[in-house]
Amino acid sequence: MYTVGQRYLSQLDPQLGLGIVVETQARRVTVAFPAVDEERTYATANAPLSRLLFRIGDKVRLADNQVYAVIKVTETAGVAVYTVSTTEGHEIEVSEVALAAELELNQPQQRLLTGQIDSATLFETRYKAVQHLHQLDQTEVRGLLAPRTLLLPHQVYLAQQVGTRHAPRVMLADEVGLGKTIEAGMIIHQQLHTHRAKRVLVLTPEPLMAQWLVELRRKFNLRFDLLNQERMDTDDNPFEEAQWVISCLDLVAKQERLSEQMVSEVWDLVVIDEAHQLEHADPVLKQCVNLLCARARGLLLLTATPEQLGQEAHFERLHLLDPQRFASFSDYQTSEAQYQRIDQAIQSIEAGTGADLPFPVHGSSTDAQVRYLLDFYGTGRCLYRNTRASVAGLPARALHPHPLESAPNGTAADDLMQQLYPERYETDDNWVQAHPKVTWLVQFLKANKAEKVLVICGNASVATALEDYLHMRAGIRSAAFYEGLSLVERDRAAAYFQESEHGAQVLVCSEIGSEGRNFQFSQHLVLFDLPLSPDLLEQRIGRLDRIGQKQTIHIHVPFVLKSAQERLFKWYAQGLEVFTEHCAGAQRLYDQYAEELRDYCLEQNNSTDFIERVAAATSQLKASLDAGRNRLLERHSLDSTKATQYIEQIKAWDDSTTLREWLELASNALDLDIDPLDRDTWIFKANEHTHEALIPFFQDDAITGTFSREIAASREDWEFLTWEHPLVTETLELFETDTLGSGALSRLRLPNLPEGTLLLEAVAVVRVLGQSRMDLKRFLPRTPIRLLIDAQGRNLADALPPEKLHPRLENLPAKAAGNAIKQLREPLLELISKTEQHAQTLAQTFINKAQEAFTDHIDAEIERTTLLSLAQADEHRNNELATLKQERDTGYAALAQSQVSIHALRLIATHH
Ligand SMILES: Nc1ncnc2c1ncn2[C@@H]1O[C@H](COP(=O)(O)OP(=O)(O)OP(=O)(O)O)[C@@H](O)[C@H]1O
Repeated sequence: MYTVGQRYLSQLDPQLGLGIVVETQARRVTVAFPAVDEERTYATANAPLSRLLFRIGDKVRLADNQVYAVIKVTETAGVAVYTVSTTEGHEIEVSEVALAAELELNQPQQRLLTGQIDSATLFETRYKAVQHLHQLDQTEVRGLLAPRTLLLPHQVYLAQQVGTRHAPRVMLADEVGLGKTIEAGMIIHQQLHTHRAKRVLVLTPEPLMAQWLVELRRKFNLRFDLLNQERMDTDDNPFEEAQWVISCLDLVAKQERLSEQMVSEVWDLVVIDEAHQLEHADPVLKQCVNLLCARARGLLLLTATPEQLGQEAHFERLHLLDPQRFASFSDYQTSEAQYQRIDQAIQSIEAGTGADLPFPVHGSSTDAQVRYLLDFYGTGRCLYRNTRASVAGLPARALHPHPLESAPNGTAADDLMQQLYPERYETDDNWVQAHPKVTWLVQFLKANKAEKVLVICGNASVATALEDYLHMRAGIRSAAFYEGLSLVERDRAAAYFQESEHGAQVLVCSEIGSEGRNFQFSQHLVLFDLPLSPDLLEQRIGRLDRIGQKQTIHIHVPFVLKSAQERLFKWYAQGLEVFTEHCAGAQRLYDQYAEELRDYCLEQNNSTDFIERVAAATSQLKASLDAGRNRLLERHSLDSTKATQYIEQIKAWDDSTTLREWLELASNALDLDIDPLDRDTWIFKANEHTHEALIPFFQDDAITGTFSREIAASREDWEFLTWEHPLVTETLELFETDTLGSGALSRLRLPNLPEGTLLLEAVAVVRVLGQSRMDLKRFLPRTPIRLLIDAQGRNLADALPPEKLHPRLENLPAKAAGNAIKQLREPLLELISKTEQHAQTLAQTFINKAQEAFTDHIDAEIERTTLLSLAQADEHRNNELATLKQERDTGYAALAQSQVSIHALRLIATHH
């Protein structure tokens, strides 16, 4: 019986919105659809209309857009009256006439009841999607699947440890060339992927901005915004809207307005590359960095040479990370002095001879005790430093000294800089003409035409004069790379050098070429001069000696015989032995011997055994570092067992065929065309039916993607298809946000049940809401609960699992389905309410378990911090404790508020 004022939906055309009966005649009914301003008249006998009735607990939206919860349903002359409660807590009565016409029916219950039926396949795809999300939510390696990187243990371990933290504040100090940029990228990717971070600011030296942009794009599929000089000049506030930004501190610091704008934004994660350079910054810039670091939630400081500018400078960087913990330099030094004792303690615990420890050790197992000690160690969780020694697969280094004869020059005998770098003091470029090093270099290049050679000299004017000569006079294909060039010119020079066939044979760099750049396609490094700082020397060698270098690298050092240059070479080659092997403590030795070294180079002391003494000190320092600090840092920086486990997990995700299966299913459901190139590489294309949410991925027509990590590494123009690729996550999440497949109706031949028996198959999902930064999904992943409820309220899900049930189900034509639903309304309502009760009960078990796991986890953290605060009587630990306890409450409460909702419903009617 249709009555004027009742609300109906068109089963065939839900886009019409919510209709209202405006006229009834003997056999006809007229319905107005205000949302589209249309009226339609139907024959009452078979009108494809479904009545929309709400139930207690449903939310209704009125024409004035207010949304209320229904607390009572009554009826006046065939028209429903809803009693709703307002936000102020008043109860008001509203007639269904007042409901909004633009009604979105998102709940599967409503969709099914109003006859909006999807196919069986869509229903099953929807179920699959949430099963996959369930697996993905709980993996330990979340955010580490998509990066297009080789799986190197030291990187994977570090990234997993840091990337899963809430607002990590860490110094990444792996030795040169071990992949700090990659590690930072992995951490950024994890933080974004798990919604721990939304806004990220990367600050790099200007010359490295473009390289970061490209690495983040190619390896991590992250499109950062490059705030270069031009953007800074043209945008009123370039920082305001941008979510993911690469910028440069020196550029920002040039204008007060910019530093203020940058600092006043809220950043979830700030990354500062080549952080040791902060030491040279002027006070204004330092002030800006201090403010920025204090306000940023997470902070990553990257430096290969943390102590290049001394211990105190290193301490200052640590202070930026954690001002409370690293409050005083003298305390820091005291704790540094403990390393050897702690290392010994760890060794004796591991050897099972745990007696005579110099301090109390907590923890119930060997592992726990070792972890406690590693924590105890001053820089514990906020410093990671992997050494070349602990990373497999790096190239060997070969040293080639090139002693040269030279006429004595008349430079001031007591000026070390003039002795070492006479070219820098020349007033014009004529020195190149008859310079022994230049002559040697030209010969060397001509004799090794097939080799790419990187030449580094400490100074831009020397570099340009030298390159000019090579290029113009000696006819050698060359490029220069120095601070006077614009960024584009620098990139062009680097690209010209990299080009294999017609590229430059030689790239001549000033010192700026020695940091951060990737030149591992070359195997020859010429050190035209030697810097005084060992760390700077290591940075130079690191251009070639880095991950990805497959062959021995050759380090060429030309120097003038019997000069300060030769003596400096000896200091490096025989004293510190840094050319062929990295020496971790070299910078400290330099700090210690700087005076004597100067005198030695200038032949101003009579010490004949200087180099021998330095060599002895070097081996002693190496031994003591090995025994103390470095070994602790190394152990903390890499746990090989865990690294292997993480890598195994990532590989398992890489290798599983489920991604291919999912993509086939999803493409089917969302109308995407797949054209497999081969087993590992597929081409995706959109067509006119493709789901609109996927269209933005197809701006460039088709997408070619490979499932193979190996192929992806060499084909950066192809997408790397993983469970975390945006196209894949979009297909999964679409089933979370869209109603696709949420309601279905099927028939099942089951002769031993009375004809017309009804079963309701349901997928309910438990979800934790809010607190996304805490990433509570680790404890409560989106959890699908499958139910199969019969009229008696029994759950037959286990008796009839999907693999048994689904193949036997038959689809119903849409029209028949609509009619059937109308007739089955009452029993369906019954089934739905029983299903909801079951889902509630089952969900509670998952929620309880999640709360337990969460409390276990955070209690362990609290215990650990308590022990440390007792041991260290450390004020700062108390703050950390308070925060943890607060997190415990917030997290627990958020988990308690988790909700279960019906995600998909299928009504199944049996027949004989
Ligand atoms: N896991 C990886 N897979 C593929 N390439 C990698 C990986 N790790 C590092 N690389 C490559 O190795 C080189 C060194 O990495 P990166 O630039 O991150 O090192 P770094 O430690 O920052 O060096 P530096 O100390 O010179 O700044 C780069 O070319 C990088 O692309």
